[in-house]
Amino acid sequence: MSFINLPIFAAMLENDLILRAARGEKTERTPVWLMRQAGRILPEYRAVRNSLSGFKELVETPQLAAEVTIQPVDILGVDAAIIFSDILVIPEAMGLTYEMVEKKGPHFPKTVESKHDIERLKVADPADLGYVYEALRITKKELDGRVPLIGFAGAPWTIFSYMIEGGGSKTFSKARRMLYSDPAMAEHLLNMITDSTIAYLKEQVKAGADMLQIFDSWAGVLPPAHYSKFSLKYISKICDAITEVPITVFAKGAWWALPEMADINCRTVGLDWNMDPKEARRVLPNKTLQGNLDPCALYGSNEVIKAETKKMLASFGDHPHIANLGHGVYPDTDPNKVKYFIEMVKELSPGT
Ligand SMILES: Cc1c2[nH]c(c1CCC(=O)O)Cc1[nH]c(c(CCC(=O)O)c1C)Cc1[nH]c(c(CCC(=O)O)c1C)Cc1[nH]c(c(C)c1CCC(=O)O)C2
Repeated sequence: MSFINLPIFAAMLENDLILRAARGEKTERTPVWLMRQAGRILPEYRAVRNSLSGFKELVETPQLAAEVTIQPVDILGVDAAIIFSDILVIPEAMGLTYEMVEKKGPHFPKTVESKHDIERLKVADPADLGYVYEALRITKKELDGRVPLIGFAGAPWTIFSYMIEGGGSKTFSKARRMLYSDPAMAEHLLNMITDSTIAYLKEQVKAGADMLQIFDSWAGVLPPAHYSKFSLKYISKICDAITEVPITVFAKGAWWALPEMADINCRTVGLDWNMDPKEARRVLPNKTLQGNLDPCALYGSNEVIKAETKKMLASFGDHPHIANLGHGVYPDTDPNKVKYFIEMVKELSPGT
């Protein structure tokens, strides 16, 4: 037997900067990746995507999902890969099928309006999401230890919002209304999503995810008290259940919740560009921070990108930091600007 097959060697990574930063350890430079780096901006992604019937076919074809997961590592030089999938595979595995409408986004033909609708749903059987684990296994093998692999899921509140609204919304008033009109029903559904997500994330870790991120994209629509009660509580349950790998919690728009995040069992807290890194460092002394360049900075010239990246890095000081944008990279961003941002983080970060 060759020694290379021993698990300890298989687990070794050439570049583990992001994992060390997530653990709060000192790193020789700040690691960098971008939310939504897989898909969205690369012509190489469009080429794979256009050879198929649509987005869902790509998500459900592990070999191709692995290919587009690795593209940003090869092309952009990021310090981590994030598995190509979507947060909406969880509602689908619970019984609500989604469609991805070209240029419009996700649409659920059936939504949750009543107790009766919830009774027809189930806690997702992790076995129904085998295509995601297969994509993780292939990616892990093909990455061959170059960089860590990030798994992910939506936060229960964000998934709940899609299941009630049936798609994106300006106000999320249907989802928010249920928190007042039938909080017990809302809690029941949030618990089902939470249980589904815990089992799903545990399987992602078994399949090779080195770290996990929870995306609470619609955190910012809730009043603070509701955010604690109907979102953070469930995120906290997920973080308590998963002890195997470091977790990042990204709650877009919920700046008021940063102090409360100190008590959650996650290692890293993601900041959007409205959040002040100095304030976050003060209230979260024991967490690694991720973020938070305004994605629009990448529409600027290289000089602007360099100056903004420098300012952003300085605002995190010597606090453990994973550089990123404050939300996903916008679809019409020039990949060369993304590359330049990544180069600038590598060049300018002093290390912590
Ligand atoms: C809210 C949300 C969704 N999906 C996701 C979130 C949370 C992150 C965030 O707030 O941006 C998460 C997500 N979606 C996708 C990934 C892959 C990995 C990555 O690159 O980060 C991740 C991590 C692929 C995708 N998911 C989607 C695409 C584009 C679809 C296509 O190629 O046709 C990709 C690459 C589609 C999608 N999926 C969703 C929407 C609103 C859309 C429409 C348009 C868009 O946001 O790009 C739901």
